[in-house]
Amino acid sequence: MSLGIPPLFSTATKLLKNTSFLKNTCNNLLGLTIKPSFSASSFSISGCCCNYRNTLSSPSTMEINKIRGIKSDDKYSKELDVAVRVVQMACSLCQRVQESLVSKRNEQVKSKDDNSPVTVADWSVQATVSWVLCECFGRENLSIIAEEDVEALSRADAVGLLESVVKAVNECLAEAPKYGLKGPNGSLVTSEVLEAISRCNSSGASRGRHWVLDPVDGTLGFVRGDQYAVALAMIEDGEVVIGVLGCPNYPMKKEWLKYHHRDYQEMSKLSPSSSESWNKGCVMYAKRGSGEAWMQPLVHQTENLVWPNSAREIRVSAIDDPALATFCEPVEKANSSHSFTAGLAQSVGLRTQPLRVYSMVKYAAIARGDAEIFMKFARAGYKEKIWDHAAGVVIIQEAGGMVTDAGGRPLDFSKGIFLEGLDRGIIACSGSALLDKIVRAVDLSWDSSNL
Ligand SMILES: Nc1ncnc2c1ncn2[C@@H]1O[C@H](COP(=O)(O)OS(=O)(=O)O)[C@@H](OP(=O)(O)O)[C@H]1O
Ligand SMILES: [Mg+2]
Ligand SMILES: [Mg+2]
Ligand SMILES: [Mg+2]
Repeated sequence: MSLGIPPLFSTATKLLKNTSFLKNTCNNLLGLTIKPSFSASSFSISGCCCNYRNTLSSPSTMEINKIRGIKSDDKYSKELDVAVRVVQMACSLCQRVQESLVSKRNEQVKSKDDNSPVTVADWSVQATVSWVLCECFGRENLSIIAEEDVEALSRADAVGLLESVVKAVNECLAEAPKYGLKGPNGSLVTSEVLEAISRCNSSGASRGRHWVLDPVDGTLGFVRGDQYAVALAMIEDGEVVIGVLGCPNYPMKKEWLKYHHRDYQEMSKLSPSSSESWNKGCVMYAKRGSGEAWMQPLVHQTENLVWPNSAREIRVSAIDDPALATFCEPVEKANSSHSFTAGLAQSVGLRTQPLRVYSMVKYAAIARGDAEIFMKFARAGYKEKIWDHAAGVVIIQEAGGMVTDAGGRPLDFSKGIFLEGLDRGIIACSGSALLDKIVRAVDLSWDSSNL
């Protein structure tokens, strides 16, 4: 299908560009593979390590951006562009590590002080993202808040583990040019990798710019060969302004979700035309205030890369009847009370079984319309960390959904590492009707809960 835009149509669409009717009409007319706003092909950035290629700078691409009211110098475009590219790289790293973990079940999984797991992938992604952000935005004043530190990695008994991390980081950074980013001139040495990890030790602040990274969210899912996410966000003056979620095992199409990602034979029946059309994972992203959220397939290292590859807009579900809605929650009872949410589900009239999924893939499922509700009620005393939520929140909001605490108030990302002042739990919904019902139901049942 040609993407050329007749001039009259173009003028009319500019006048009406903010109406959702028009947006949908344009999307339908143009097909679903419209490039995202920050498309690197239509501009170049000076003073940045990004090595943008002019692979798709056809007039129609520019025209599409104009129709959608997007200027190539939009605020945060460069940050979002780099973030999507580095998350793509990180997903590829994770896939390599997960395959080796699942096949060998080796000793490269460690337990942290709170008994939660950490792997080669967690440290390696953190080092890689940190290195790329430093190269692209300069290390002066660069604030990164991330989950991992180097303590366990620097112990005498962790020499083998550290070697694996250094190797994974260098393999990943060597791929940077394939993602339009500049890699290091030579391999990073161990001290540089450790430095890149430990540089992400900012504790944030209510003012200024802070990158927020969960290198592997849902590490338990990751080590079990299941769902996990790479989550990168940027906060400015206490607000999440960009969010990127890499979901390497979350297929582009909902109907593929029911097949476990290792059921390759089953998947190929659905997608007979090969790996090119079969997309096992995806990356979702959004920019605050754009009113849009996007999804693109994972780029695999073996593919012939044409960047930026196709992306399509995602929206939350239109379902507002609880009887038809699906809710998702953490897999582990220890992370969220299943009995409390079961009571809530019953009282608001949810009928389907909960979709229990590891990681921020739950946020991705809401943003993409695969489910309508996400609830998390951690045990009393547990303080939610911003890296477990920041990227998912902005993606859901820009896709048309809502995320609040159980009192119906927005989450506060301005107080450093923790979501301070969080009222009881977190609720994300595709719309206000469902959210209001759940908030009311929490109030009614809270006092009789054990939380
Ligand atoms: N006790 C407790 N209560 C609540 N939350 C906790 C708790 N312990 C850990 N965490 C954080 O939960 C993150 C994983 O959340 P999930 O939704 O993936 O949970 S689950 O594995 O599906 O049960 C997990 O993120 P990762 O460590 O990145 O995997 C933790 O930050
Ligand atoms: Mg963890
Ligand atoms: Mg996490
Ligand atoms: Mg993590």
